[in-house]
Amino acid sequence: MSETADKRIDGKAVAANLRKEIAEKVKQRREKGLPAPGLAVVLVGEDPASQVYVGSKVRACEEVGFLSRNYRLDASTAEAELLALIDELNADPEIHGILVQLPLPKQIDVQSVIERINPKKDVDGFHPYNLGRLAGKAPTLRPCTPYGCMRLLEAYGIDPMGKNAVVIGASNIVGRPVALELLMARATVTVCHSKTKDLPGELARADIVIAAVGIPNFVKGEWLKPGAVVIDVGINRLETGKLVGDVDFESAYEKASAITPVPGGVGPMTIACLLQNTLEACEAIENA
Ligand SMILES: Nc1nc2c(c(=O)[nH]1)N[C@@H](CN(C=O)c1ccc(C(=O)N[C@@H](CCC(=O)O)C(=O)O)cc1)CN2
Repeated sequence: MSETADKRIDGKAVAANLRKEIAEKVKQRREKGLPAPGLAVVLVGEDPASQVYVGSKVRACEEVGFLSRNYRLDASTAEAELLALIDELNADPEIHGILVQLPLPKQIDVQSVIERINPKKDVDGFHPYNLGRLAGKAPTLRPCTPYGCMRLLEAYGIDPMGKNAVVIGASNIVGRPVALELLMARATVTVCHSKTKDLPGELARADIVIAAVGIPNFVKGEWLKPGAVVIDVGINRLETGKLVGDVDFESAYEKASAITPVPGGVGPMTIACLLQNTLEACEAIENA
């Protein structure tokens, strides 16, 4: 690995700054007698990774002074029961944001759940209303991981305008919305997926690469254009317990001008952007 300047994009530090700003805004709200923003965190089942993420979200809420309410439902919960809880939370004036941790057990239709959340409280930004606003260049609540990627680029002075950006992965949570974000920032965007014929050929022209494919160490340094900016959204736990991204970090580090590590890259930004969305949802509901 090169011994010159560190090319790592420090998501932990950028997220900590954002959380600090949010905590300050919450303090100012409290001084004015305004209520704390409230987030409901719903976990269905016992998926170990989801338990970790939900725990981090609840701790982050406490740290910035939000109200957080946790709902842990059994893995066998029927869809109707979850929808009834969402109806209750939609009507609850103390709750400004509703987060249902994904993935959900098989008996529950994810889209029905997402669409049941009041779009004004959809702090994950997954509701068709919020995705439509993003597609129309007038974003309201923005999906947290894509928003986190954009804030990382901004924090490091990387402007996507006029750049070739290649997104690997076309999921609803990351690939598609991050492509919309990059397009809004006026990049030329290519979305690659499992049927893409020549991924190395696409990457050879990419100034910015967003990897969200869910395969450990999938993207090799030799595929990258020299000087590319690499944002690794993947979080894969190997059998050894080691956490790695979708990018082979060692080889990519040599080629890239800037790269996010895993852990400590995009992950902490996902949580910080969730807090940002909850604060924005709270303010929008108050001002409606
Ligand atoms: N309702 C949602 N479900 C899921 C989302 C989401 O945005 N909304 N995204 C992912 C998981 N996720 C958030 O929920 C998430 C993943 C990873 C991290 C994170 O901070 N990772 C750390 C490492 C943590 C570890 O040790 O395991 C890092 O990268 O440094 C935060 C949030 C799927 N579900």
